[in-house]
Amino acid sequence: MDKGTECLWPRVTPRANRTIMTDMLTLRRPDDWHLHLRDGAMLKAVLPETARHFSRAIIMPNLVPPVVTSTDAAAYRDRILAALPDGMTFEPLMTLYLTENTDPKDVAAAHASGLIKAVKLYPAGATTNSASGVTNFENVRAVLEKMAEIGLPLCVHGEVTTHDVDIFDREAVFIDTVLDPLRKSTPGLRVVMEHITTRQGVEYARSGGDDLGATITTHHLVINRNHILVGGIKPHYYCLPVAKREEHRLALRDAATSGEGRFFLGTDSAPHPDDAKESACGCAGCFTATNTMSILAEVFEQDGALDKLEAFTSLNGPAFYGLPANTDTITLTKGDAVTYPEKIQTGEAEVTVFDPAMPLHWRVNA
Ligand SMILES: NC(=O)N[C@@H](CC(=O)O)C(=O)O
Ligand SMILES: [Zn+2]
Ligand SMILES: [Zn+2]
Repeated sequence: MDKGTECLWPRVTPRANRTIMTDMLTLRRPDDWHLHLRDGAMLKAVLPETARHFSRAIIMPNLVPPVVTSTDAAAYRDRILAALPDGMTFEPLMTLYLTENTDPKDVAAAHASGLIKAVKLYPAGATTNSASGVTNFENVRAVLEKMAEIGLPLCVHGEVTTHDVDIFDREAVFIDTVLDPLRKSTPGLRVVMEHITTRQGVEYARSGGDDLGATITTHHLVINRNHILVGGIKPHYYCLPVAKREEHRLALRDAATSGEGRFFLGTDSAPHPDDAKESACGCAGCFTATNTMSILAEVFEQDGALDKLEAFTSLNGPAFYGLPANTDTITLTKGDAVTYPEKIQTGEAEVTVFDPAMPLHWRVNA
């Protein structure tokens, strides 16, 4: 079937005054502030896709069962490092999955030892493997207060899960009814709004101070909801939060390319076996680790903002997390269309690489 996407791409008008005329770009090595590596054969297959270009990543804890305690996180970190191919370097920045039984003392000890860099909040039922997430926020109050005290960020999947709220409104409603009250009742809590997908998400992030950041994915800069639905359902464009209307994609592009310190890259690269996505009940997640840097360079160039790419991929994230930026660099060169594998083999299954449905011209010479 024709993928039916070509006609959907908006015409690009570069902001001419900001366009750099160049065919070579050297950036501090990027980091990924929101990544799913999974476990076992999948971990082994996808880790090199990230480690090839990225130095560090915030590792999402939504395994089955989830990474809940510091013991779980230390063991998962060891499995990630063991899966790293010889000759590659990569630093996993671990997180704990917040449950209503999370022990504030365990969180504080894991932070003090340097093992974890954040705690992840999934509202129960909001997304893939979130069944152990939080239902009653009063039950996590002591953990949140401890985190505010020690300066440990809370990464938030920001969607309500109530069935009467339309799926396209779930992020905006979460901001008003959950996130804003939560921040007001926990002064000093540092929060990262993960994978924002709406104009409201951008505006709320901009309304905060140094205690509020937001990650933006690669795919939400490229697709809107038409790409998922027009001309046939495209399961590989389905993720959560689901892509919204074009006005929201444009707000995300404006935020990512602005250079503002509060916005940084979190790819949310989320591999699933093809048969789990190409199903009558396909699961949520786009796998972008392989071609993210080429896509981002194309996007930033289209917006005349190549000079802001390094801030988004390599500077703003470390600054928010209080870590040094990487000292080594990657270089991208512009040329004929870049090729990359359409699928990654995991041994047990195949994972489809996100298709930006546009030619990419920036190659990473890692
Ligand atoms: N983004 C997704 O659509 N899926 C993620 C979970 C998440 O980040 O919400 C996954 O783990 O597959
Ligand atoms: Zn999420
Ligand atoms: Zn995610």
